[in-house]
Amino acid sequence: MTATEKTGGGASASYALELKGVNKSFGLIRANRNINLAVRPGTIHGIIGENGAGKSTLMNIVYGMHTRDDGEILIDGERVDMRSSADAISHGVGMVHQHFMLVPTFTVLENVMLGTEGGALLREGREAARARIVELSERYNLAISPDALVSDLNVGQRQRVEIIKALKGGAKILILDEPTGVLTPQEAEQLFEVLKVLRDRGVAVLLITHKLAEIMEITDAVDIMRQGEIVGHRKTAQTSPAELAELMVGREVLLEVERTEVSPPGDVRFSASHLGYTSSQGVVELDDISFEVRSGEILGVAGVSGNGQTQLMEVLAGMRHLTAGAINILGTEVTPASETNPRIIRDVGVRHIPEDRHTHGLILHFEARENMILGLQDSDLTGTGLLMDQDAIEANCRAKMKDYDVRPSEPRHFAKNFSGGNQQKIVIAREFSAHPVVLLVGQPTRGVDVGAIEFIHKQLLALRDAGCAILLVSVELDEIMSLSDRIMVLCGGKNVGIVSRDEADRQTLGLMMAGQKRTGEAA
Ligand SMILES: Nc1ncnc2c1ncn2[C@@H]1O[C@H](COP(=O)(O)OP(=O)(O)OP(=O)(O)O)[C@@H](O)[C@H]1O
Repeated sequence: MTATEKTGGGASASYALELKGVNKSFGLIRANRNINLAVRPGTIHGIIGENGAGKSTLMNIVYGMHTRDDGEILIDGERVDMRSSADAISHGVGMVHQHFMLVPTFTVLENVMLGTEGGALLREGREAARARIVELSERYNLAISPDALVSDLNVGQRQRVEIIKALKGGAKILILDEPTGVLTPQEAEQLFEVLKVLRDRGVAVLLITHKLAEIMEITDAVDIMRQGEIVGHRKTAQTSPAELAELMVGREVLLEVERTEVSPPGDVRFSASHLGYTSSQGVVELDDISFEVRSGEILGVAGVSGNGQTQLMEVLAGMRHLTAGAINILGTEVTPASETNPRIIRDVGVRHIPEDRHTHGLILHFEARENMILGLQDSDLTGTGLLMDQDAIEANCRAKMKDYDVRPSEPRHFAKNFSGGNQQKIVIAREFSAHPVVLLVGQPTRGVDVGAIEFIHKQLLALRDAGCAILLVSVELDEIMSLSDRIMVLCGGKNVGIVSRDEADRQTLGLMMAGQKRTGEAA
């Protein structure tokens, strides 16, 4: 294959990036197999695939963070050898990772200069670096000031600082790994506007995402990965979400699960009455929140992220102490005077899928089988003798990995070495199968592929049908709307109102998320 080919209009168009026969294994796991990929300049190119398909590994190879076992990488038709991210940057490749790498107490300028000690930016001095930031910000409509303190920026703005960092060396290829997972829908739209400007200025943008709607909205072409291989390539205009989902997972996928109407929900399993939480810095983060959740119902919590959802989940889970009002969980009353902790809350039958799986859901340097019993060490999962039964712990993990399709099915693999979606499946498997009476669920499908989303949604509805009382926090409005029986909207730490499933449409919820109360609403 030549690096240059004729376009339909007769003009010559080379590929910004080509991969030929790239392979990568981690021990026995073949993460990338014989990958051939070609990306044109001035296009947005999607990479999709089920969890563990090898997307991040492949992009990390292009960015020099992993070394390929064999195969070729060509940039603008030239063979290059990527041995480090410094190599990649020097060849015009930039990458924005899922987890930002910014120092919050530094300004944008200081963050952008960080890591270039001894490099061109420092020699040019602060003023040259400042001018570069202003130039990039203007050229790509990033609207970022070099003197802003990073801690004052919202998540979308912080991501744009990462984009500036990636572009500062003159990147012609920009890789973004699940960039919208942490963004609000509004911030995601702003990011897409930036990506379109980058495309129009000739940058080749590679976008890893699980959200098929994003692929349809923003990309020009898409490659589909499954089990380490590229199993399809499509021009976006010539495909559909259903076809992409099927190519990814190898079977037809229900993009919205069917939900049965259950008889009226049962007894109240947990409730909050005038609940308030003020942080140690004196910031009121939850204010006068009242609601109840019954057996057999899902109460969805909608809101632009950062409006108290995290604090609410953590107060209910016993991770933070409420400072006003009361909670009643399965008859256990929690007030500001109570000595609560997560152990007490778990012991009454509450299970919790935390929003941040890395910080609160897993111990990354523990093995999968150890993570699969976290919080359940005293249960019969660890055997009945005086000492923990290692065979029982391994068998428990193996069984849950099978039920929840965790890949690879290796109980002794460290949690940190699973792909993001498979890490999430470990947390879900542990908590869902621990017979929850009450379930607190935060962002259950963040970073999870469409097949697994279908599975998780079905499981959530099955638990609800079996009588579990579920509180579901998600930034995905579609997820909230398709699963919840009632929806509570939070804005500025306040309960703006609770609407039934039938009353909930995007417009009503959108207005409520902006703080508009519904008339005559009794929360
Ligand atoms: N450092 C590592 N050591 C061992 N195995 C690894 C390592 N990094 C990735 N893997 C394995 O390689 C495979 C591909 O992982 P990768 O993170 O590339 O998948 P992905 O497609 O990005 O998944 P997700 O959508 O869940 O993020 C997985 O089986 C994963 O467990």
